[in-house]
Amino acid sequence: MKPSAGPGPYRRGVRFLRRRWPVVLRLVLWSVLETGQTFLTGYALAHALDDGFLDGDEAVGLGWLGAAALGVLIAAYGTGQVYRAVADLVEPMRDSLVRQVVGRGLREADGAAVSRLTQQVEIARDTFAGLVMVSRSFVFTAAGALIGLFSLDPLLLLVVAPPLVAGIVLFVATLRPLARRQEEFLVADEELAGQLGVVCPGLRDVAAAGAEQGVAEDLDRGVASEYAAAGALARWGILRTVALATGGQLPLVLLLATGPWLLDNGVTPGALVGALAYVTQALLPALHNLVHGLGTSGSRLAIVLRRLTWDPPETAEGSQVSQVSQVPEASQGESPAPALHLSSLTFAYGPHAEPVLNDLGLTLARGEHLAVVGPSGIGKSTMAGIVAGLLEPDTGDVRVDGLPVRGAGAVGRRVLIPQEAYVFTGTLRDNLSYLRADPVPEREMLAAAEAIGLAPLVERLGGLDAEAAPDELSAGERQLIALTRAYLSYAPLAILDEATCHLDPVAESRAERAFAARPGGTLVVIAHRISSARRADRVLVMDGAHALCGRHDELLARSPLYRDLNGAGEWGSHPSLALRDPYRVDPVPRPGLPGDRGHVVAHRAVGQMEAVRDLGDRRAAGGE
Ligand SMILES: Nc1ncnc2c1ncn2[C@@H]1O[C@H](COP(=O)(O)OP(=O)(O)OP(=O)(O)O)[C@@H](O)[C@H]1O
Repeated sequence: MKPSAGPGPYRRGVRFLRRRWPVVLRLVLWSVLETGQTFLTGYALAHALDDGFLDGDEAVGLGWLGAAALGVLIAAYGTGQVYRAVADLVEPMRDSLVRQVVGRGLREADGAAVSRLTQQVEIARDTFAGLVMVSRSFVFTAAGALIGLFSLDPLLLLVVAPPLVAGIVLFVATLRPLARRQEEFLVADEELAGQLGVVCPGLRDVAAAGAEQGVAEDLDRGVASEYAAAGALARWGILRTVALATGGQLPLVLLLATGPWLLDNGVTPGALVGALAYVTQALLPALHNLVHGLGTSGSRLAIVLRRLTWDPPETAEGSQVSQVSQVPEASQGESPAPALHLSSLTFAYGPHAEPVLNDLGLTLARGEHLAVVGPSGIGKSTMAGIVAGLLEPDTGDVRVDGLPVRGAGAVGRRVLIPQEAYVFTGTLRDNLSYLRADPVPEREMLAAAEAIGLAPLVERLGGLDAEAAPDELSAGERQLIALTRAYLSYAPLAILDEATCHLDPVAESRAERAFAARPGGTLVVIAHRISSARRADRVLVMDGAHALCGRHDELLARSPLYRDLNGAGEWGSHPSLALRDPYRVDPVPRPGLPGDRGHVVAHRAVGQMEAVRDLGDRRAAGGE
């Protein structure tokens, strides 16, 4: 987010106050009463003692105390007027901020942003009012106390003023660095809250996709940076406590320590008690309020004002003021960015591990259908995890609709359906609408079920409001539910990571074709059967030494592995091989790896066993 070219909040604030000088003057005049009351706090007490109680004249003593009490009453009236003046100062500021915010919201047609920003305006208004009260109170209280000390005896001022000034100087010196630390802390806090806002509602999916570790690592990073920011803030906060102790408590200690010397030098006992009253009743609380009020609220106000008065970012990416819309824009209209762009992706499962992906580049247009094929263990699921943003590549970039896949902008733009379909105990309706924040019309749900091939199960269970008990469903039925749920989501990019492996070839074909036909929908299928590849617009053949991307017939001509796989019908296990840019055919020498043909043959056996097991599953469930 970039600031607009206008002046910063401090300069705007000064300009704002200058334009409202009559109100400021009224505020000052009413605040003078506060000075008078503070002055009387010590002065009346000193004279009540010296001229009254210590002199044996209780009436005079009580008279001075009465004068002090009267001062309190008058000051209370003044405080009431001060609040009015503060309101006259603060409300125009609020109105002006609301005008800006609503104007911006109307320009961007973002109602949510208006609501959020007007809440921030309220925070700004309250904080500003608090700041005016606290700083004004400190100035007039300190003036009253210092004048009072001087009137009682200049020696008292000599003891109190130096530590007070030192404390104020130290406090002022901490203002800027502390404001910076506070802003860093707030940013870290917001980033963590943003991460949690994305992760928490999606916990079921995180568990379903087995992405707990990656998500936890991400959150750990967010927690660590907030922890570091909080530590830095706390360290600077110590200086603030030192400032308070120097300016507020040290004068008290000095008054007590120098008490005998002061009395020997002509300070009366009443004046000493009056000075103690000034320090404990006036200066210390006023300084305390200033340090805590101006210190914390001042930085908060500066941050809120900066945000409120900044112009919104030019691009959708990284926007802090507008939330990601529920229906990603890309699904609603044309965007020049490709649906998926991978550039120079490299990924290894550890610093010393062989890379699973190596310099992979690929671009998918909107609506394109890609099948990813290759032997087991070659990195297909790893690639799916990276494309879905669950894994972070060591180098390279993944963009969905032109947005970084792990950024907030890409949330809701892709959906990953893993092999282990996740179905939770609840109604079918709950399960199917899980990825939609808006209510899904029944007709749409039934149409999706029909398209994917879930309709017979819906019927058998007794409709959308029937309970889906995960352990009473076959693996294939669970996959159909997960597929229909993803189909109903607004995500334009669907990634099927062997998500149809428990379906028979006909059911698999139906589900894949339904996804491929979604308007504006882009499909990446980690293929379980070669028939998936035949249906795709393009096929990425991952085999480490020769990774190729092309149309089915092109690959048949160019890739021996692809020809073998076409003969096999199922995949099997394969040693880990590096993946290269699919548009280049650069061999990556890997000593000691078995030849491609050997393991492809081994795969056929494993694949056949899996097919038999699937059939058993379906028969047991009575599905076929
Ligand atoms: N969490 C992990 N930690 C370490 N290594 C991993 C991890 N997950 C996968 N691997 C390794 O990375 C390589 C690629 O695994 P991946 O699951 O991406 O392959 P695949 O092509 O999808 O295999 P399959 O077809 O059997 O699902 C394999 O060698 C695997 O052992």
